Amino acid sequence: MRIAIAADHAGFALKEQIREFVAGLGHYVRDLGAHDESPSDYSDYAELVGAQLMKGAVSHGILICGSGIGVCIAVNKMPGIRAGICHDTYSAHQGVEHDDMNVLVMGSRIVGSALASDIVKAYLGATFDTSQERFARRLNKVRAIEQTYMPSVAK
Ligand SMILES: O=C(CO)[C@H](O)[C@H](O)[C@H](O)COP(=O)(O)O
Repeated sequence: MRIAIAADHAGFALKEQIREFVAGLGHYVRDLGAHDESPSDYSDYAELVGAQLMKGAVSHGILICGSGIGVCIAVNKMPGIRAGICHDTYSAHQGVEHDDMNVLVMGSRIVGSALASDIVKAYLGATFDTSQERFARRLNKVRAIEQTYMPSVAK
């Protein structure tokens, strides 16, 4: 799979570790920064990952900041992005299976590195469950909200 990953300064160290973990699973990983721990703004990195998804360059995104909240808020402003903060493995796979989550968000100040790797593995191993009509129906309603409130940009 093709995966974009990014973090602000607070998430930098965990991002480095997760990038290596994901590459070790055999995936292509596009690292969009940050490249060190100098202070930066989470919104810049959220936008970079969202843009990669929007243009179809990657199928999955991973974003990390201190709590996960900043990057999650920012990237969910972009059309077609469905990001969720996951600090447990159940949310990581269920968010894909039920909600077609396409960006996994974690807070480096919340999860340790071993749990973060397990969360990423659960996320990447999950697929949207197309056999359940209710999941498609709900996703279509989410898309309709986007069309209503972001009509000029939503696909
Ligand atoms: O965690 C966050 C908000 O929920 C942010 O995205 C940042 O990572 C955090 O605010 C950084 O904090 P700092 O005090 O500037 O290091």
